[in-house]
Amino acid sequence: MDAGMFGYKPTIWYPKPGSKDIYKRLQQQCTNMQIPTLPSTPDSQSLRTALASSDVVLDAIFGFSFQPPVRAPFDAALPLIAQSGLPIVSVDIPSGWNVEQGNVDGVGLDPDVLVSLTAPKEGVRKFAGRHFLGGRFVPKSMEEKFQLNLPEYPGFAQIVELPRVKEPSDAQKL
Ligand SMILES: NC(=O)C1=CN([C@@H]2O[C@H](COP(=O)(O)OP(=O)(O)OC[C@H]3O[C@@H](n4cnc5c(N)ncnc54)[C@H](O)[C@@H]3O)[C@@H](O)[C@H]2O)[C@@H](O)CC1
Repeated sequence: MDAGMFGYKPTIWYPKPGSKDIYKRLQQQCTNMQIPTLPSTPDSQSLRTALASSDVVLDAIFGFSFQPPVRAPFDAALPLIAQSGLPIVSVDIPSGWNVEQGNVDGVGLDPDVLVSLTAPKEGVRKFAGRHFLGGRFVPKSMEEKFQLNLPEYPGFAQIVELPRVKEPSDAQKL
């Protein structure tokens, strides 16, 4: 939704609409902001067509509860997105990655940019792309309790870029 407000022209691929009220309300907000949702087609054709006229993919398909194997329609979608050659920005955890162990199943996307929320997850320690953190809302007490060792946010910023991992052995020390 924010992407639409900041002047981008996002298109949503949302093949399995959630039945909970919150998902319906979020989708209604997108409709109100004239952000189109692609029609759901069995063969992911609408996704294929949209990828051909897009500049970047914002990946928010699977979250930290993802478990393989990848079922339809996402089993076809992940390779389509990967093969599109478009830059990928993943939200919180790249889709298909195990939250603790990373892309151990080999089915995950390989994003250029990751935007972790609250705190980076264990499984992305070796993520070597650009890595941002958005979690300025985390209270100090929680940070200390879980020894999160969070970075400082500059000024009024809601996100901060984390140092890049240069070598596989140089795992993120957060
Ligand atoms: N759930 C949450 O509290 C949060 C989710 N966030 C992000 O929001 C996005 C969606 O997260 P969710 O937690 O809703 O994601 P889930 O992984 O729970 O589910 C997303 C969709 O994928 C389907 N799905 C799950 N596992 C599948 C499998 N193995 N094969 C095929 N389909 C499968 C589900 O039925 C659902 O339609 C992710 O980018 C995630 O990182 C973050 O913004 C942080 C908070």
